[in-house]
Order: sequence, then structure tokens, then C-alpha cells
Amino acid sequence: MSSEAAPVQGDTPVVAANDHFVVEVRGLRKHYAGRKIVVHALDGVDLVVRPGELVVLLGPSGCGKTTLLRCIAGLERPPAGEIRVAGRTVFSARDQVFVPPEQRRIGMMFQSYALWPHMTVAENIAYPLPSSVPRVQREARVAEMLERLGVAGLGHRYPGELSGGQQQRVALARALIASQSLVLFDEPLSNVDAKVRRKLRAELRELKRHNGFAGVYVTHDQEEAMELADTLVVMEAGRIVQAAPPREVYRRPANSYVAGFVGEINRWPARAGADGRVACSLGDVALSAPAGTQGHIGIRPEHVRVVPAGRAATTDALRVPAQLEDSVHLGARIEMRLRAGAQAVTASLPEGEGGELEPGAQVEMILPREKLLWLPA
Ligand SMILES: Nc1ncnc2c1ncn2[C@@H]1O[C@H](COP(=O)(O)OP(=O)(O)OP(=O)(O)O)[C@@H](O)[C@H]1O
Repeated sequence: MSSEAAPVQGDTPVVAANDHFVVEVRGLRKHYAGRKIVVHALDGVDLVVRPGELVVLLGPSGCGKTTLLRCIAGLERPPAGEIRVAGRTVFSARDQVFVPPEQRRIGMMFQSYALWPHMTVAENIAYPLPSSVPRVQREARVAEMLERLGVAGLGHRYPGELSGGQQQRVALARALIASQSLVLFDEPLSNVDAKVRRKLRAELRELKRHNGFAGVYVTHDQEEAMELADTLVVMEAGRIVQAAPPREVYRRPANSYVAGFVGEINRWPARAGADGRVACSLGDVALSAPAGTQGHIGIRPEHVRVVPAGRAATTDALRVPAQLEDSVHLGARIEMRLRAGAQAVTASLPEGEGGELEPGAQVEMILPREKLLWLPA
């Protein structure tokens, strides 16, 4: 999904049918009926992925990320919607089309599809190839993949004899041998520790840059999502709430939920009056919104400045009296916890700023007006 298809303020994207998409999902629904309740795992999802684009699905546990991935893979048969892969309809509820997973030509790098420990690297990579592929061709394809992913010469080894990064390359080679253009990733790095995960993420980005495949990547790790995504898709309760490049999602979250899920944010309940001007306890925030709507005014911690009470300020900003409750030095930044009436506020200041302020100090928070965000409920 590209930024062009990004929905505005909570809408799901509406895009025209297009053969150039690697993946095109329309109106997808999937529910699970329990004994007492029905869970709407996917509640009308539209999604597109363009060639070479990595779309990351982010959202809390149970929001439908894995279900969406499984539907694209062909591991679920939804009751409504349509899925096209490289222009070919692989699923249509209306036309009763269902192409089985092994015929969808999609690579998968799922946590549950770990490398087979009893097979050599070459055997692992060759595994998804149909048995009808002659041996000579098989070996040539495997050699090409080993070369392409920078693990040539390791074909005879067993997975246990490889480093984490090499194993990742082999897993990706196995995914790419099934499909040169589309790989689905389901939390592939969730079993490794934080430090190794960071290294593997950087490596995955590098591999993608060189190999140019498109992918759909499921994670609930926000940092991972921000780092890997060309397009970040934030999901909530079976729906796509926002789809845009990560920086755009961070700077202009579609609503209060996205703002709180992607990064940290300070929020004040707010409401737009009949004239559309937003009012909240901060005073006149000079923002407008659809008349009568509810939401929040938000500001990211790094945009809050903190000065001793009474110090003159020249910027066009709101000045809010507060008490400094605590400050923590985090190397390059100082994180301050403040209280303004009943409202707790977090400020993240560059090191060297506000260092003279002690816990308990009366201060003023400076909130630049251009950094205030209107966040619909
Ligand atoms: N086989 C199933 N039977 C019943 N309910 C299911 C089944 N699979 C998923 N669900 C439910 O559907 C919803 C979406 O599940 P899904 O696994 O897609 O979420 P997720 O966003 O991937 O979560 P997580 O991050 O925890 O993996 C959840 O409420 C889940 O409990």
C-alpha cells in the first residue's frame, strides 16, 4: 500500500483495480464463531502492495494482523472479499475462486516455518520447489539463491552451524525461491533477543534493498515496524485505521488511538464547538475540526519545552504552569514527568536543556501551537 492510498482520518483506502499491484485485497471479512460470541477478525479490509514495497501490519494482539496474512497466503478461506496476487485473482468469495496456498507463488517467512534442522542449507532452500523440477534445475536455482543472498558456499552446512544472520538469509532464500516478488513475514524475529533482533532488522533492510522483493510483514513491535516499513498499516479490531509511510503516521496520526499506539503522546480531552473551533482545558488552541466532534489535543513529548516559571518566551506557544515531578537522564535526552492540574505530561528534552530544574520545581511547559495535533476520538 502506498502513501497515495493512505486513508484520511480513519477511512480505509479506496483504490481502483490495478494489475501492477503485487497484492490487492478488497472488502475482506473473516469472523470466528465461538460458542457465545462472534469475533470479527477482519471487518472489511482493503490493502494494496506495490512492487518492491514492504507493508508492515502493526496493531495490538488480536487486531487481525495474522488473519490478514493467512488470508493472503491462502491458509484461510474468508466469507467475503477478493484477493489478487500479481494481477491474478487467488480468492473471490463472489466468484467462488480459491487458489490453494502452494499455487499462489508466495514466499513465506513465518516463525512456525523455521529451517529444518536435519536438512542441509541447500535442501532447506530447495524445499518449496515442486518435485517436478529436474535435479539440475533445482541445483541451479538453489545456487542462484545462495549467491544472491550472500551465503554462497554454505549449501552443505546444517542450520545449527550458521549464525543468526546466516540463518535469516537462508530462510529468506527459501521464501524467495517460491516467489521472486512477494514474501509474507509473520513476526519472523520474535524469538530472538533484542540486540540480535536489531542486527537482523538492519540486515533484512539491506537484503530487501538488494533483492527488491515486496512483502507484507506482521509485527506488534513498534520500533521494528517503524524501521522496516515503507508503508505502515495500523490496525484496530479487524480494520485498517491508517496506512501511510511511518514518518507520516507519527507526524499526523489519523486519530487518538494511532497517536497513542505509534510513539508516545500527551493528550487532553477536547471537543469542537458548533463553529468548529476546538476547545480544551489548555485554552484557545487555534485548531478546527468538524463541528460537534470529540477527540483530544495531543503533543509529542519531544515538542514540549520546559522552563522555570515566569521566564519570558517569544515563541507562538501555549504556556501551561506545571510542577516537575521527576526527571531521568537517558544519555542524549532528558525525560521529564510533569503534572499540570490533574494531567500528567511527559517531556523529552535534548541533553543540556532544563538540567538546572529539580523535582518539585514550579515550571512552565511551552507547547508550540504548530506542534499541537487534533486527534479525533
Ligand atoms: N482459529 C481461530 N479460532 C477462533 N478465533 C480466532 C482464530 N484465529 C484468530 N482468532 C481470533 O481472531 C482475532 C484476530 O486474531 P489474529 O491472530 O489475526 O490477531 P493478531 O493481530 O495477529 O494478534 P497477535 O499479535 O496476538 O498475533 C483474535 O480475536 C483471535 O482471538
